[in-house]
Amino acid sequence: MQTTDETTPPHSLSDWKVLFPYWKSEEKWWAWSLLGGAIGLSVLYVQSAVWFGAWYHRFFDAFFAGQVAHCLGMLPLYLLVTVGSVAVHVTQTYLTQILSMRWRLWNTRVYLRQYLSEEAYYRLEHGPNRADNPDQRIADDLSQMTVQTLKLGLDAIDAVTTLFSFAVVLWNIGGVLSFDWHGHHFHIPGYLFLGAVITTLTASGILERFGSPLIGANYRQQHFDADLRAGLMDIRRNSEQIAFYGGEEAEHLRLSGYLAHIATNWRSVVRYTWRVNFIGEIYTGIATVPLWLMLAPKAMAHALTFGLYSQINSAYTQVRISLEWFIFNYADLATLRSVLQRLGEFERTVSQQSETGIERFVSEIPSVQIRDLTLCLPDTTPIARIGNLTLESGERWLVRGASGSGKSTFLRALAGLWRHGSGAVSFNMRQAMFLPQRSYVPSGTLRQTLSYPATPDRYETLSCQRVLEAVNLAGYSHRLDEIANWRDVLSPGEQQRLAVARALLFRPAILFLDEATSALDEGNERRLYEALLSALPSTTFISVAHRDALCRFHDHEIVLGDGNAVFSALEK
Ligand SMILES: Nc1ncnc2c1ncn2[C@@H]1O[C@H](COP(=O)(O)OP(=O)(O)OP(=O)(O)O)[C@@H](O)[C@H]1O
Repeated sequence: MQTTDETTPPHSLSDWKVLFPYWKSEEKWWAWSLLGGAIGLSVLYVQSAVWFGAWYHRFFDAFFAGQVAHCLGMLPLYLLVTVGSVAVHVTQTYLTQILSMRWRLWNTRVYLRQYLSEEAYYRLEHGPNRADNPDQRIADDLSQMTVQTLKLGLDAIDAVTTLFSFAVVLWNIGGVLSFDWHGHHFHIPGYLFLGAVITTLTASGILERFGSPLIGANYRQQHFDADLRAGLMDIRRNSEQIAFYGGEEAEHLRLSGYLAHIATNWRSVVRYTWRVNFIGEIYTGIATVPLWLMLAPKAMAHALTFGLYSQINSAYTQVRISLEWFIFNYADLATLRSVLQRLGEFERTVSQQSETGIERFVSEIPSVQIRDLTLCLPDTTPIARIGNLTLESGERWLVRGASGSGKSTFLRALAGLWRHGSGAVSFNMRQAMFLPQRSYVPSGTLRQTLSYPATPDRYETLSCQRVLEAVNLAGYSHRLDEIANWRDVLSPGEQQRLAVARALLFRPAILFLDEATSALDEGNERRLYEALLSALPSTTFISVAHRDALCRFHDHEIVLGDGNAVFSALEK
C-alpha cells in the first residue's frame, strides 16, 4: 500500500502498551532475571567509575608531589579493578543481547499468530482498516523495538545511577560558593552540581525545540522505504506479466515515484539531523567552560590541586553525560517512538473485529444454509440479492451470471471473507474447500505444494501419485520430492489441475470452485469434473463458471443478475 507525503505518526499513549505483554508472559522469569542481571551489572560498572575517580584524585596528588614509589604501589589494584570492570561491562552487553533476542522471538511469534488468525492477513490487505506493509512491521519493527528499547532503557538506568553516584561526589568535593552581590551575601552549597544541571537542561530545551520534527520525518521514512521494497517485490512476483507487457518504463516510473518520496523526506531527515547534531556538538565543545568559570574562585584562592581538579572534572563530566542522555539519544528515542507507533497501529488493526454485516456460522449439519443473503459493496450499494437457499448434501450447483454480477463475491461471502451486506450463511467449514481461479502454489517440494494446507506427511506417496494421474499430471509423479518454485514451473492450467488434485486428496464434504478450471481446454476440464464427481460422489459442489459445457456436471443453477437471484434445476 502506498503512503503519501502527509503521513505523520499518530500520537497515542496506547502505543507504549506494545512493550508490556512480554514481561507478563510465560517467559517472564527469564525476562526479569536477564533484565535484573543487566541492571545489576550496570550499577556495578558505575560504582567502578566512582572508585576510579577517587583513585585518580589520590594517584595524581601523589604523582605531582613526586611520590613515584607510592604511585607504583597503587597500580596492581588499579589493573585488577580495570579487568573486573571490563568483565562487568561486556557481560552486561551479553545479557542484554540474549534478552533482546528472546524478546524479539517471543513478540514475533505472537504477531505471526495474530497475523495468521481470523484472516487478519486478508483484512489488512482488503478490509476498510488497513495497515501498510505488515511484513516490515513483523520483520523489522519488532527487532528494532526490542533492541532500541533495551538499549535506551538500560542507558537511562545507567544515566540515573551515574547521576546519583557522581552528584554525591560533586556535591561533597565541589564545596560551597560564597559571594557578595549588591550588598547581599550569597551562599550556594553544591553549586557545581547545580551548574551542571542548569547547563544541561538549557541545552536539552533548545534541542527539543529544534529537534522534534525529526520524529515525524523518521516515521515517514520507514513508510517510504517499505513502499519501495513492496514495489520491488511486486516486480519479482510478476516478472513475466511485466515482461510480456513490456512494462519496464511503467515500473521505472512507479518505483521512481517511491524514490522521490524517499528523497524528499530524506532531505528533511538530513536537515533535522544536521540541526540536532550541530546543537549537540556545539554543546559538547563548550560544556566544560562553565566548570572552569565556576572553579575560578577556588583556583584564585589556590585551593585547587591537580588531583582535586581531576576528580571534580570527572564527576562533573559524568553528571553532565548522564543528564545529556536525553540529548544524545534524541534521534534514537524518536526512531523508537515511531516504531512503537507503527506496531501499535498494526495491533489495533489486527485486533479490530471484521466489520459486521453478513454473519457466518459453523455448523455440523451436512447442508449449506443461506438465509436472507444480500451482497453489497463496501459503500453499501447492493451487488446481488440471494435470499434463502439450502444446498443439500451431494447437490451440485452452478453459479452463473454476467461478469461483475457478484459470483466471486458470493463465494467470498460463503467463505466469510466478504462481510458487506446482510444475512447469514452456515455450513461445516472444517469439511469445506475453496478452489479460487488463481490457486496458491507455494514453493518447496511438489509434495508440500500438493498437500497444502496440510503438512506433506499427511498423505501417502501412492495417494499423491494417484491424484496427479487423475488430473492428467502423471508426468510429475516422480518429482514429488523435488524442491522448486512451482508457481513458475507449472503453467496456469497445470496449477489449476494441481488445485483439483488437492481437493481429491482432501476429499471435502463441500467443494467451492470459483472458475477453478477456466485456464483449461474443454477436454481437460471435462476430465477433471469427471474425476471429481466419481471420486467425491457425496460432496456438495458449488461452481462458478461461464461455460455452458459445465451444466452437464451440475443439477441446479443460481443465476445472479439485476434483482433477486434465480434458482432452478438443470436438465440432464
Ligand atoms: N474489494 C472490492 N471493493 C470494491 N468493489 C469490489 C471489490 N471486489 C469486487 N468488487 C465489485 O463487486 C462486483 C462483483 O465482483 P465479482 O468479482 O463478484 O464479480 P464476478 O461476477 O465474479 O465477475 P467475473 O465473472 O468477471 O469474475 C464488481 O462490480 C466488482 O467491481
